[in-house]
Amino acid sequence: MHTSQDLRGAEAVRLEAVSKSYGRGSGRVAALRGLGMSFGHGTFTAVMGPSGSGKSTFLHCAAGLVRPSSGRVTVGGIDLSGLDDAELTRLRRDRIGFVFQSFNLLPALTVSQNIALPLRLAGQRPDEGLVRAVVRRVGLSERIGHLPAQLSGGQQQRVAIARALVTRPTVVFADEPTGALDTRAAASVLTLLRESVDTAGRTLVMVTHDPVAASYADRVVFLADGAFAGELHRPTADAVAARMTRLGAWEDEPRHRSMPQAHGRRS
Ligand SMILES: Nc1ncnc2c1ncn2[C@@H]1O[C@H](COP(=O)(O)OP(=O)(O)OP(=O)(O)O)[C@@H](O)[C@H]1O
Repeated sequence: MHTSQDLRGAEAVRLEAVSKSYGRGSGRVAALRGLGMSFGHGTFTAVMGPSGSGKSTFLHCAAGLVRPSSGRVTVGGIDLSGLDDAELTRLRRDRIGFVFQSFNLLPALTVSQNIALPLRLAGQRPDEGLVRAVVRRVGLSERIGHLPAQLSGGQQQRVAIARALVTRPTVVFADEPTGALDTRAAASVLTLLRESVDTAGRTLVMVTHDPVAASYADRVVFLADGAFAGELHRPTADAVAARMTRLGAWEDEPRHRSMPQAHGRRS
């Protein structure tokens, strides 16, 4: 088993020999094969790999949305395999934040209501001061009463990030959070994600296809054929793109054939 260790800080998430297969018999697909990985508290990791390498399956197993066929996942030291479905749902609600490519905001709720939703679902009365502070932190104070349809894509994603952070989760999983955004909006979203790690000490795991997005992370972990295929610390977009090229990632994706430009890169 290959193990990618992040040695800074204690572990927020750990996968040990995680395998996941779909289907049966001749239709069986091994999406993850004995994956071992850990993610330290207060770190930002990007997960990359060619199409079909297992990134989504990894994210779903690590977030307790899908149960592995074998192996172990722990979040904040809690072994997910020991939890029944109700306990798993509670753990996801209390300890895990999600950010999706398509924002997934509730259209009938305002910015502040969307952000407060996880607190309400947890049975808490949202502290208005806290919600306002979170809205301010994501730069949307003037939009606090707006509906999602009245916001740009980048603004909607900032609301989704605020919603993921408001419960102070152990880890936030982001699945292609900039996939639907233009370069400028993507840069503001990535800067916000970076700040949530640097100033609020959150732990972030982000699946992305974009080497520029990955360059905002502390570390990039590569998957190939459902297994660990290397990592880069303090990645640059060019180094990430070169590694992806070696993994054959762009062969079916003409839009990725050129090397990334330096826009949006962190210094
Ligand atoms: N529900 C499913 N049933 C059967 N096979 C599946 C299912 N989900 C994923 N797979 C297969 O598992 C493998 C890994 O898929 P996964 O979606 O995790 O890869 P990925 O790296 O996220 O791909 P992409 O970058 O294209 O989104 C693929 O071969 C895929 O076809």
